[in-house]
Amino acid sequence: MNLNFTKMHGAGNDFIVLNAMAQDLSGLTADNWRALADRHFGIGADQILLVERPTIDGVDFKYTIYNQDGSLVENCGNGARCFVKYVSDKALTDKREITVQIATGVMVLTLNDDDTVTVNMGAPSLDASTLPAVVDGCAQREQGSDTLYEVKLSDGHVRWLSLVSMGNPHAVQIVNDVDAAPVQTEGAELETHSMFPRKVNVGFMQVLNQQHIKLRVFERGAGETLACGTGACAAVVAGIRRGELVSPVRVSVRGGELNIAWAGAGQAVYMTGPAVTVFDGQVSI
Ligand SMILES: N[C@@H](CCC[C@H](N)C(=O)O)C(=O)O
Repeated sequence: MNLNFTKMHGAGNDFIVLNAMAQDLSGLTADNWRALADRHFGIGADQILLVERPTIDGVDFKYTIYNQDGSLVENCGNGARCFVKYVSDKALTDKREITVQIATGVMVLTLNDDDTVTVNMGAPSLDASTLPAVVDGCAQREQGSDTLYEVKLSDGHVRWLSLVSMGNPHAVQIVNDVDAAPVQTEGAELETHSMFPRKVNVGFMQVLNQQHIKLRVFERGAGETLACGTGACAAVVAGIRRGELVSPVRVSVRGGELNIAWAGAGQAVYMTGPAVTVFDGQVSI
């Protein structure tokens, strides 16, 4: 079977985008997603994005996301920016603002005149149970309006985590020097920690000033990526709640820059950043 695909990236977080409205992808399985995403034997990508017909009236498209390891996920912020560029470039719509059905609701995406994309990511959930996270018996402390949860690592060190759901789960900690942070080892340990029954995306944020952070994220199902859009939103939400940040916040990630704005509890998070097409191709699976 031949598949038409487009390789894209958002600040270095890279994607294989497949139009499921123009080709039949219904028989594909987690093994196929893993094979396509494989960086040695496949096309290579952090996530695979499907452009589908919506099942909700009045919504423009449906967006389904798979991680590199084949797992189905609820949300992907950098992917959302690439999604709107894809449907616009492929003339699947002439709207500059589109609505997209995702696993947790409907997202509004806007293609800006300067070719960046702004995504209304919806309001974060700050209730640990929604991630889900098992926090019974776990030490807690308050910082600003945030609750930090203590987690013990296998080497005996302790970390204090902010827990934020952007539809997908994030555990965020503040570090002094993000370039020196043990993102690979600690990220992998926390991703699969028993506190997180459905695993977690692990963010390491260095506060440069109240409106600028550096961020690295060890993503659930993909390892460390050059950028994580939902991770950037979660980090900024956590930083504002802790009293360390003021909206809007510039987020420097290894693959570029994102801008995140959040007006506080109950409000939607807005993410603005780039979306880039790398090439179109056909692959046989
Ligand atoms: N790269 C993403 C997040 C993709 C999903 C994540 N790995 C998860 O498992 O929740 C982004 O830009 O938000």
